[in-house]
Amino acid sequence: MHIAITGNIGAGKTTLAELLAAHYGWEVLYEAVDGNPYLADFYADMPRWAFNLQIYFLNSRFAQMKKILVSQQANSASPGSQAHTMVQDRTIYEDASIFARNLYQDGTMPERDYFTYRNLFENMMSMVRPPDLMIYLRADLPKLRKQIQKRGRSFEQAISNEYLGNLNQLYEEFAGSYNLGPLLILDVNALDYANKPADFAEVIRQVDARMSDVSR
Ligand SMILES: Nc1ncnc2c1ncn2[C@@H]1O[C@H](COP(=O)(O)OP(=O)(O)OP(=O)(O)O)[C@@H](O)[C@H]1O
Repeated sequence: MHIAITGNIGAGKTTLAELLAAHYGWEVLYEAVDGNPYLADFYADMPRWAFNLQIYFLNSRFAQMKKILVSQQANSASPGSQAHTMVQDRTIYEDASIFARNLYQDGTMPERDYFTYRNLFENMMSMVRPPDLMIYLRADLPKLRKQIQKRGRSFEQAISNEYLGNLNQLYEEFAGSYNLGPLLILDVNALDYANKPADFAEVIRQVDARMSDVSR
């Protein structure tokens, strides 16, 4: 199975992916931050590096989708064996519908670059299957800010409220119109699953409920 976690910068996707993986015995597919050759430059000069960064993320996310597809094919080739589940920390859909779109809409990415990007994305989409379950972590700006600060990556500290707020708006639109499969929305403003076992138990309860729908 393929489980995906979606949500804004600092929403807590990586932490949740790791907790779920430990609980269910899943494999985590991480977002490439360490070793990302563009991310720090992008935050320092967005117009210069927007297209480069989007192509980098699109390619790395597509590579993950290929890995998931190969695993799903192996699972269906040996139906008796234990199914391998992967949990993905952010999806290819967010790159296009949220990050790249935002950069185009706010004038950071020129139209021709955005159109080239979209054409590449649409081509890739013909090879991509949506996740069996999408988990959206909804968080308001103060919560995101707090977590970005706590994580302390120097290049993320200058992210503006406007950038974060625009992304949040697009995330809400994305979640509101998502129709590619089951979607579980977790309001993480009120949840501290990293530190409170009762909150994590509540997340598990909700994931279990959705997973039983999915596997039915
Ligand atoms: N398509 C994209 N365009 C621009 N920036 C991106 C894109 N995808 C990811 N990023 C940035 O890369 C970094 C990813 O960091 P990380 O994997 O820790 O995720 P995060 O979004 O901060 O998640 P979380 O705190 O929820 O785990 C963030 O600064 C994020 O905004």
